[in-house]
Amino acid sequence: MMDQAIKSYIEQMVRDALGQSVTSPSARTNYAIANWKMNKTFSEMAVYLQELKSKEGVSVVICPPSQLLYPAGLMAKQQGSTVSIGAQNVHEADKGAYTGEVSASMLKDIGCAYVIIGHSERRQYFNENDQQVNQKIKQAIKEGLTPIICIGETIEQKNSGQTEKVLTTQLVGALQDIDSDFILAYEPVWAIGTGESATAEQAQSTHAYIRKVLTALLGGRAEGISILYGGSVNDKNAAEFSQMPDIDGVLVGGASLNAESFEKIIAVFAKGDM
Ligand SMILES: O=C(CO)COP(=O)(O)O
Repeated sequence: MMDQAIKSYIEQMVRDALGQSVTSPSARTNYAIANWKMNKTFSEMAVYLQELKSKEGVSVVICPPSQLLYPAGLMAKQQGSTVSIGAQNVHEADKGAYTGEVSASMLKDIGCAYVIIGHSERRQYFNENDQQVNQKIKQAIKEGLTPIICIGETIEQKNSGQTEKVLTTQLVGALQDIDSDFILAYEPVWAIGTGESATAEQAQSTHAYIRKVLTALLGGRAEGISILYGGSVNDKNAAEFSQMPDIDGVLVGGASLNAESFEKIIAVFAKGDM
């Protein structure tokens, strides 16, 4: 538990930061990240990677299930693709007796560059808490992986006006003693897999709030952090999100499983193509 005095101090910093305008979208990297979750076989992955064309001006990351991490990386390399590979989870320990788990150094060893940490499905089904998320981020950074840190509120939290409080708590918990770069993904739990995405305006206003919290926590470094939106993004609504100054890309579940759909989403976030 966070000390109450520290919490009040941070809350004051957030309030102070709310007065500042801090956005500078052109300086940040745009990302289109595919979270395949527990989907796709080896042959499905091979067909997909053959079909998928990446674009200049946007960093594309595919996060397949763990058995496909190595072959997907190999295949992308053989094809001369600029697509990077990311894992969907990592364990917080260096190594040891943790049956079924994978460490950050193992992910690095097989060519992963990114790792999703703190996805709401991990928090919900595997009881991951902010402290574990923080430890996983530290492990990832130690091994040179870029963490894709997920935060988001549930429908109950949203309806009871808790969104900002929940996001602030998740950010403060996740970012304790983190001084390396990361990617942040705002994924409202109520929008994941429901077909009901946040509107682009809703997402923009939450992203602007998140950036102000990041500014309070990290100072000017917050300017360079890419904040992605996730939750029922598809090839129809992606363009609206891309117009928003604080939305620097998307983390896509369902619509990323089809190479053609994901390619359309990638194109939307390619800087210079908009
Ligand atoms: O959880 C998500 C990405 O991490 C979003 O999933 P959907 O795009 O299927 O809503």
